[in-house]
Amino acid sequence: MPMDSNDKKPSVGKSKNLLNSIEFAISGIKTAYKDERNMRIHMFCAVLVIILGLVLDLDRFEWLWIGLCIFLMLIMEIINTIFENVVNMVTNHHFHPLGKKVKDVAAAAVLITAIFSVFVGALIFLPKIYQIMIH
Ligand SMILES: Nc1ncnc2c1ncn2[C@@H]1O[C@H](COP(=O)(O)OP(=O)(O)OP(=O)(O)O)[C@@H](O)[C@H]1O
Repeated sequence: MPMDSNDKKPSVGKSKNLLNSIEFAISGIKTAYKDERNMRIHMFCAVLVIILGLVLDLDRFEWLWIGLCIFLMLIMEIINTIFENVVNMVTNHHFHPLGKKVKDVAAAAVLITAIFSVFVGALIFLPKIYQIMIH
């Protein structure tokens, strides 16, 4: 195990207050954006979908579905990133069958969410685009 309790690393404790916790959470969002290419792709797609939604004038119910998909995608990518990093930390980048299992299953959660999001997006956007094209 790479985690040696005797090595000279800074010790960590509990965050002192709510503001500290929010600060760490924002730092986590920045890290996910900076380090994860897929996270940047998801955020870029989310911006495109929001622009398309504004152009096609979605109603409240449609925005709820689109919002759900955007947040599910971002949350799944964050959870996937957590598992990737934990596996890398525990295995120190060496092959381990359980490491493979954890990473593959975490990636499956992202893929399933992406399929669901594409399905919802198609259901909402395609009829509107079709209407514009035939008029
Ligand atoms: N320590 C490990 N032990 C066993 N298999 C691993 C290990 N690390 C990675 N793998 C295998 O390689 C695949 C790719 O790993 P990687 O860490 O690049 O994740 P990724 O899904 O490609 O990352 P990202 O989502 O950032 O593109 C994993 O899905 C897994 O099958």
